[in-house]
Amino acid sequence: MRVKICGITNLEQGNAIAQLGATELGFICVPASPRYLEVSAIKTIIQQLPQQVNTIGVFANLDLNAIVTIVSETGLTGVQLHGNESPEFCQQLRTLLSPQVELIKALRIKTNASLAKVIDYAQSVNTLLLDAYDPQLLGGTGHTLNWKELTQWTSPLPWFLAGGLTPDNILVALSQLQPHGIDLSSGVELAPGNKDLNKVTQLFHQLDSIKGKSSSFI
Ligand SMILES: O=C(O)c1ccccc1NCC(=O)[C@H](O)[C@H](O)COP(=O)(O)O
Repeated sequence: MRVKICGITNLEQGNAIAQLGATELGFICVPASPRYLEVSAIKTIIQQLPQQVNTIGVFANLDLNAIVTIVSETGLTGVQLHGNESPEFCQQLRTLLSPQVELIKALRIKTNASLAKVIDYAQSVNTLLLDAYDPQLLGGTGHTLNWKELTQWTSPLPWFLAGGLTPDNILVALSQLQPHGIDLSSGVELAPGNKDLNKVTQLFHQLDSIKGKSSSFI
């Protein structure tokens, strides 16, 4: 299963988290976020990370050309769109990005109606990410989704489960759902942008404890 740790702000923590087993590190390119990182800093970190770890830039409502420029300047391996980007916007971005760059659409699920909209993105992105809704914050909210309701849902694409996941609740979430990946930020932090390596270690211990047991995704 893919494990994305989001909101990396420095090389030491990025390296340590990659060593612990993260498959993706997320970098927040949204200036309003306390986890925001300048493009030049992202580039410097990516150049020194092990090659096997994927590096995902998280954007919200930024224009197409700016995203493409940041990807080419930094060497990000993926783009996560976390704002109100339409399926048409995603389609356009898909054609502008190299095919090797993964395009992930994050959807903040407020009601079942938000879940119904997911299908609109099936042709325009590679991967989906379901996150919790908050009226003020776009992401990193620490709120969980209603996992029980999600059991009724079938994804048209590979997907990440996000929203309020922690080392303490991850096994409960994965006992109900079989996402292709999980995404954590505030649940493994000491403070916004400062990851708690003990919590990241605990997370991987929890995941190890169910490896090979419950489903083919883990
Ligand atoms: O994390 C942020 O500060 C952020 C700000 C603006 C847009 C997206 C943001 N985060 C996106 C992520 O992928 C987070 O990992 C996701 O929202 C889950 O966060 P959490 O509930 O804290 O685990």
